[in-house]
Amino acid sequence: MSKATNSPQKSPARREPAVVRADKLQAGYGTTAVCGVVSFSLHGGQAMALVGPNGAGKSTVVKTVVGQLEAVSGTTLINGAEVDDRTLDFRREVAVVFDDDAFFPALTVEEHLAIVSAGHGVEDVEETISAELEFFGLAALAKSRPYNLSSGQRRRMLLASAFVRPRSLLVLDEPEQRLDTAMRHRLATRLRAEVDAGLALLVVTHDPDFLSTVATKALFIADTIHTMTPTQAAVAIASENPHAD
Ligand SMILES: Nc1ncnc2c1ncn2[C@@H]1O[C@H](COP(=O)(O)OP(=O)(O)OP(=O)(O)O)[C@@H](O)[C@H]1O
Repeated sequence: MSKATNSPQKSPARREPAVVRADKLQAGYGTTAVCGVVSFSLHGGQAMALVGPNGAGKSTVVKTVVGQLEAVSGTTLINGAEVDDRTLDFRREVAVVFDDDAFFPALTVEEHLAIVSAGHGVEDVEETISAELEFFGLAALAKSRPYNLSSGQRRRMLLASAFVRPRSLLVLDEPEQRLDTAMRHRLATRLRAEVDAGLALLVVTHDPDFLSTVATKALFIADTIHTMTPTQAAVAIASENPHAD
């Protein structure tokens, strides 16, 4: 079996199945919908931002798209197949960062990254980890355990875990949370470069600058779903909390 690299895979031609195709997807809990019905397709080389106010249903939608929540109704296909996050294909292709508490307290930062990287068959685990520790500003903290990190440093570790493994679809829920401005900017620039190289990115964000750098299209999530350009979406979220700090 050939070993994987940790780079995003080449963009599929547009005639190939979309990386994500959501068809009349109703996200919610049990039989209760949280927002309007969502339909979209996302190809390699595209980044879709989901925007909208707190509680609108963005996280619920992305969790439903990747099969962590059952849909109230409708379907999602990833790379043409029904979503099943237990399959090897799904786990090989789809990298997800949602949960701030998704770490093992006893393992160091570099051990976390090594498990993820080796578990996905990456050939040059040490080199890959070292590059990501550097990128995320964690090199000096490689031997630290999660509870000895700041919340922003833990966030960096979780984000780094998505970059030490192969991925053709990356799903991030508010990746900007707790990152300082410089790290947000570095991450946004890198994500956009990976999208331009063929990655499909689905990202929930409240940060207009992050969105403007990263997104190629956007959905405004509310009781009714609106398709937006990145510029329209950035304006919409910039006015979400006009009195916030
Ligand atoms: N486990 C759950 N069971 C039932 N309802 C839930 C659950 N989790 C969230 N909700 C509700 O679903 C709605 C949508 O929540 P969701 O987290 O998807 O919103 P969001 O748009 O991501 O918000 P935010 O911007 O604050 O992160 C909210 O009204 C929330 O209270």
